[in-house]
Amino acid sequence: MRLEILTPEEMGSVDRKAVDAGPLDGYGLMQNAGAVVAAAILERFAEAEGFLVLCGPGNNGGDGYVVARLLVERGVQVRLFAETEPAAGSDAARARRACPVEPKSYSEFEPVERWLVVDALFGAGLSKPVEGREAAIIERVRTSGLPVVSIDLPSGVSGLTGKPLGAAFQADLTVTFFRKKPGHVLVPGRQMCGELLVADIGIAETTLNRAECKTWENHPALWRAALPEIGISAHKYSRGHVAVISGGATSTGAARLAARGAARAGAGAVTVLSPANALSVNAMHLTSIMLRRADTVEELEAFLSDRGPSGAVLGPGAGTGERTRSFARSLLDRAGAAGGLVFDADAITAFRGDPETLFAMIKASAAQVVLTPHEGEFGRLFPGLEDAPEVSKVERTREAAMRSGAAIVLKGPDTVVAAPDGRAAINVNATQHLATAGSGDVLSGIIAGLMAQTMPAFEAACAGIWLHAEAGRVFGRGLIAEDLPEMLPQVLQSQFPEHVR
Ligand SMILES: NC(=O)C1=CN([C@@H]2O[C@H](COP(=O)(O)OP(=O)(O)OC[C@H]3O[C@@H](n4cnc5c(N)ncnc54)[C@H](O)[C@@H]3O)[C@@H](O)[C@H]2O)[C@@H](O)CC1
Ligand SMILES: [K+]
Repeated sequence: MRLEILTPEEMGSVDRKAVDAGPLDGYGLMQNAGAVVAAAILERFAEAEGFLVLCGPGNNGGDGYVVARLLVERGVQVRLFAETEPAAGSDAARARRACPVEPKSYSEFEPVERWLVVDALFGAGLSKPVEGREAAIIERVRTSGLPVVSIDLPSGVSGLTGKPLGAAFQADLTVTFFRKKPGHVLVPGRQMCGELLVADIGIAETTLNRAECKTWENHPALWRAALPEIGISAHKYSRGHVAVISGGATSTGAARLAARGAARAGAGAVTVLSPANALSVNAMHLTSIMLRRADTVEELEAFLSDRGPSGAVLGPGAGTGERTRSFARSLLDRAGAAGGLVFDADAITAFRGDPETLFAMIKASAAQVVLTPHEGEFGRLFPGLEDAPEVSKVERTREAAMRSGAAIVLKGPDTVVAAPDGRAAINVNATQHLATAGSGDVLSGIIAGLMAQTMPAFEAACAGIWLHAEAGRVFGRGLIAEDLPEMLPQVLQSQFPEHVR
């Protein structure tokens, strides 16, 4: 599977390498790009009665001239609109000369019913906000309701961030080349692409140095090999033991959701560590999951020494006070080399005043740590990395992972996972039904459950996000957090048929 995601800059260097290696030059690649776009248009929009092609000044416009020529050669009606001539000597200028349709100016653009708009204004070279005459034409297309096919990216959408830079097209189909760019998978860019087609234009696979790729679309192919397998001689503790720290009597549900997530993700044993005042509440709701009292660090450490869990979840419903901070210190200090820790929710907020202390402890710890913030929690822990119009969620998450020493799961419709070594994955199978109370608690349990079975942090986080989203997607409407762990067996069994060693 082609899961690598390339920034526009990385794609530019692949293009250059492809041209250097031959046999195709830039103009040859442009011919192929135009050809795959024209073919996709004719296949999907066979009923369109004509085509309005909008060409910008760069190579994206060049692709547009090729498409216009190929459509004319098919005998269909084409009108072409361009404002600026491509730079002399460029591939786009050559494509413009070869195109038999004389361009009209943008001001002459008129929507025509049952026609289709081909958007070749800007692609990878978008460098400033789309304003003025280009913004006006985008607005005219929007109000016309005509279908739009965008070449490479919907013009106005940043290929790097997925955010609109000024006005931007909402496409019905986007055809990009060789690999996806972050702007195709991060929101809102993902939705603005409509259907996305990644087309081959004759760039050899060897042009891409796979070892240098650090960003992927999150998919089982990325981590399937690291998924825990259950040996025939397995016993419950050899399958991993996860400890989940519960909050007080009125906030115990979150820990139980995490515990259930860990158990369904395959941990052989799960123990909820509960304050004394919440023991009876927890006891009433737990069956296969064990329960033990832990009000103090001493009680936690006694448990860690006695039972040596291989994973732990701290945060859901835990409170943001000293108990949570001291438990975090203790877990980081005492977890064995194979230990996997997930700090979520309150365990993140508890360190808002002093994130550097947390990061220093994480870096000094033998444990593998995953932090699972949503945007609000992320902002508390990583000042200066908050969301901003020009920055990419991938780069923010990557920077946070390097700063903290933990794998970071920055949650949202386009959850990004990043590791301190720079690897990052963007998740794309989430559903809106996951936006429900307790959903994040289950996620932290799933990730801890996988880590407790010795799955490495980055892979466990990627797998956890994907499985959690898939469970939500398969369940669909009406989902509540309790349903997520119960959907995992179906997702695991259908996606990963069991193989027993
Ligand atoms: N060999 C290659 O590099 C290939 C490139 N291809 C196409 O080339 C595109 C990239 O071409 P370019 O690098 O020329 O970039 P673009 O054509 O995307 O845009 C660059 C041009 O637009 C102008 N511009 C940028 N933002 C603007 C704004 N907001 N308002 C007004 N003008 C703006 C720039 O000054 C420049 O003239 C890709 O998206 C793809 O469609 C394909 O033909 C395949 C091969
Ligand atoms: K475009």
